[in-house]
Amino acid sequence: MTALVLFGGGGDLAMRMLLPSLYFLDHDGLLPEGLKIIGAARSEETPAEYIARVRQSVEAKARADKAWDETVWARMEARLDYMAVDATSAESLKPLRDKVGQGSVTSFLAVSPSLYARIVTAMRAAGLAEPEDRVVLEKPVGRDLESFRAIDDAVADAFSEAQVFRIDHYLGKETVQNLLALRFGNTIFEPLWNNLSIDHVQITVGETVGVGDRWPYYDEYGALRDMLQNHMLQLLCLVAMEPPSDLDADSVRNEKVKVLRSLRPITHEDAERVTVRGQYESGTSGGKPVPSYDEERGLDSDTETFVAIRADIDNWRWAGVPFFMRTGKRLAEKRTEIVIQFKPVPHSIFGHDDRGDVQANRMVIELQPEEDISLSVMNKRPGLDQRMQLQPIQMSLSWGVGGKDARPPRRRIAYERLLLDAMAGDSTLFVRRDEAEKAWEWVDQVSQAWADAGTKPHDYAPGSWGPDEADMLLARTGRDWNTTDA
Ligand SMILES: NC(=O)C1=CN([C@@H]2O[C@H](COP(=O)(O)OP(=O)(O)OC[C@H]3O[C@@H](n4cnc5c(N)ncnc54)[C@H](OP(=O)(O)O)[C@@H]3O)[C@@H](O)[C@H]2O)C=CC1
Ligand SMILES: O=C1O[C@H](COP(=O)(O)O)[C@@H](O)[C@H](O)[C@H]1O
Repeated sequence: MTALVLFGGGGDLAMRMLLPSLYFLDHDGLLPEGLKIIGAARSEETPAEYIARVRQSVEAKARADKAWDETVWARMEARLDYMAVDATSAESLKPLRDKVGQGSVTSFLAVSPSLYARIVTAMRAAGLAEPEDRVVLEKPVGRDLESFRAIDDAVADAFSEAQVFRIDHYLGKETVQNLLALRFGNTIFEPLWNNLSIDHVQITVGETVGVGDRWPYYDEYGALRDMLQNHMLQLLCLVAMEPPSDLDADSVRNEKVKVLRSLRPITHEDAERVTVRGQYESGTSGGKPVPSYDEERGLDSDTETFVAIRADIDNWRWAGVPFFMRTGKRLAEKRTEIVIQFKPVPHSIFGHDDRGDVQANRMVIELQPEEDISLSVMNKRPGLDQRMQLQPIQMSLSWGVGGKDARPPRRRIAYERLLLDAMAGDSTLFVRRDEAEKAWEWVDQVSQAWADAGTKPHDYAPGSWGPDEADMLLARTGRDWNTTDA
């Protein structure tokens, strides 16, 4: 490996996530010896100006994590370079190819997806798509199945599937990978991981931020395409998939595709019953007044900033177990969690009043703000009461525990894992073409049903958990969204 080229190397993603991730990898001695990191964008700036901007961004992040080290920075600075290019032009890319020299190149496209097809075509013509080279694509690739295929066909003309790394940064999160360890590194959970023991599953990705300046992108996509098509369906797949025979990229991805193929299509008739769209109004968030989405956008818009969906997986393991997903901006909390709600005991020997109630077990896999896995189990309340009293206790299965005196490891940026894997050519945590196609196919039915119905999203107040209709989605089935940690 000779070089990592960051197309869009001066943009938000590169400055906030990719370059700090590379610093942390360098800090831990994980970057390949001699690796060059080249920022490439149209802006005419000198390498020195670019490197100064990178330092500013990296230093702030590293200091916040108490990981700033001048020696590490000196090493990283020596790797860094910048070249002004128009990545859509082969002519413009040829000098970049010369700068890189001999050896393989991993190109990260941190630019608008609308440029992907033209960029990979230019890369091929400029000699940046040789058999040993790789390309990393940020999500969202396309806006629907058709546009995904158009972009991906251009990618496939330049690169073989093994050279393509489609990022879903949720797969780089530690707790998401820990889900695999929990499910397939233990014998105690797997026998319960099915419709005999599990009542339903909830996946929530709540954000407190609004769309803000990102509306030009967001207004075209909305919560369904921005979050559900990718991050949330990936989480669903990891919860629902069968055990792969090993951890090879294709073994894992084959199992995920089977889940996506088993998702029950959402028909026009079903859409109103099993989906909810919302859009935030003006109000207050974190004690401050905030504008509505339409005010941020500057025009009335029907784009949803919230979506909740009931998904059903039609296979033996999951028949009858609904998977409820919800995500939105300007919600009550920045919180990402997966809730596995087990069934209640078939008969309670403790009576049915408040004191003897047996609550069904619940596993909460929390990704944000903390990373933790906890399980609620019923326990006898200590004491000499004549009639036994029960209480739920929370058992933490957190990976960070490691003994009471252990210092928790620094929480890594999800891109650290993914950059390392892409440079090493390991695509286990990346999305294969057929996975992305199946996810778009399922999501396209929903967006088509919404478009045909011509309905508008329901309003919701900032700081809430979305429109009331999202609560009704569960209430209709006698369930409710999780409000506790376990
Ligand atoms: N920001 C984020 O948190 C996230 C971003 N993403 C995705 O990452 C990608 C980048 O997003 P983001 O960083 O926010 O976008 P920005 O608009 O901040 O950055 C885009 C970059 O692309 C460069 N660029 C534009 N056109 C060209 C071109 N023809 N040749 C070379 N460089 C070009 C721009 O620089 P210049 O004008 O100098 O050319 C700029 O550096 C998008 O696909 C986005 O969807 C995904 C998840 C989160
Ligand atoms: O991909 C995206 O993810 C972020 C949320 O990521 P998280 O790691 O902070 O949960 C979201 O804000 C953004 O809209 C979306 O494009």
